[in-house]
Amino acid sequence: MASIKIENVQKAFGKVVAVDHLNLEIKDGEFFTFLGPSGCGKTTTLRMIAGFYYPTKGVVRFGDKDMTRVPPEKRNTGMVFQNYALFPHMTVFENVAFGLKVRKIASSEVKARVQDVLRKVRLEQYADRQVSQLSGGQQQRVALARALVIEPEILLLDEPLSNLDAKLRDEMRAEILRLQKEYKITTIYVTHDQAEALSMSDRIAVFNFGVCHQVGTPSEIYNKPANDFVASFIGEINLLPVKVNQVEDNLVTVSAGENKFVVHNTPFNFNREHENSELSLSVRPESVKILDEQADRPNVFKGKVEKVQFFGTIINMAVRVNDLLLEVNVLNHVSANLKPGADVWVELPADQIRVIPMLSGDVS
Ligand SMILES: Nc1ncnc2c1ncn2[C@@H]1O[C@H](COP(=O)(O)OP(=O)(O)OP(=O)(O)O)[C@@H](O)[C@H]1O
Repeated sequence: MASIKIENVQKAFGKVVAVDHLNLEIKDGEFFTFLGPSGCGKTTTLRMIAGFYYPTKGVVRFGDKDMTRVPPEKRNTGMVFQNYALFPHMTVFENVAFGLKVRKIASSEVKARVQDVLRKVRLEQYADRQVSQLSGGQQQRVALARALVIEPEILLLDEPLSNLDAKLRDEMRAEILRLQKEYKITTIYVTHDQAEALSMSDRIAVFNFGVCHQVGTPSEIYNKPANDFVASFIGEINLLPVKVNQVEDNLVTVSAGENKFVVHNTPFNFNREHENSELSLSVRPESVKILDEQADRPNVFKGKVEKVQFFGTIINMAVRVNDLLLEVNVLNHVSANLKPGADVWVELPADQIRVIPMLSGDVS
């Protein structure tokens, strides 16, 4: 196993800065995900860890060892590519054995290790098959076996499930996690799929335009997004541009048009100097409450239901509050009888609202 440190790394291709000012620390045995939209620098970062690219600036370490300019074959990393990059004319056994033969390992040991890893990925019956005769999921397992057979310290997975259908993807997610736990191997997983990132990872780094915006556990990233890009990239969210009106001890009043909201100050540490600054108020649709009657508390507003969509477990509504349109998700049994046109009271609980920096233009 190995920890990885990325210290102030930049990678430029001519004038294109693919990754900038990147600092990350990935712990021994961690399942760490790079998440972000297409072109945000995930693969470039992974390739700098694998050694396929060298950084323009900065340092990459495994443990305390400087690996910045060490070639890929001397790094002891195993990589699974998006398109698997298997040798189609070879059998499963030959594909998996390839890396060991290159390393000039004795054929008896090659045989034992390949058989062992094929058992672990549940492909022992397929050793003699041509890979071109395998299903997508089976090819994915061969790619995993080929990466794991060299007993790498670090496993690098670049969008490994993107070519599989939804059901197979679910199965392979579980399979990858099982193998990762069994091998206790430091793993970096690249994806643009937020559900995949949230459900699989110990921690996630969220990228956009070559910059890492936040590193955290899935629940930190979902519940405490660092800015409006992270908030909107992960899950559904209401984002309202607001102005800070007043900062008083632990309470902050912000306004969006004629609507005033009160939020707890503890997570933000606002002071009087923040008054008048422009930020983004974020609240998840499932955090907005529909009340049975008016309540004499802050953040309770009269609204009108404009749209109702039934999704089985949840009902999604669009509720107009003055000039704002709020997305609200309620559990099926809670408000099953609400119809478009209904008058309702909605509450945005103060402890569920976050006021975060607004990165205009960055939000996808
Ligand atoms: N070899 C290269 N030469 C020039 N530009 C490159 C090269 N590789 C990547 N880039 C650019 O660097 C940026 C980051 O690319 P990268 O492949 O790391 O993104 P990504 O997040 O992995 O995207 P995707 O999910 O589409 O694979 C993009 O603007 C891309 O066009």
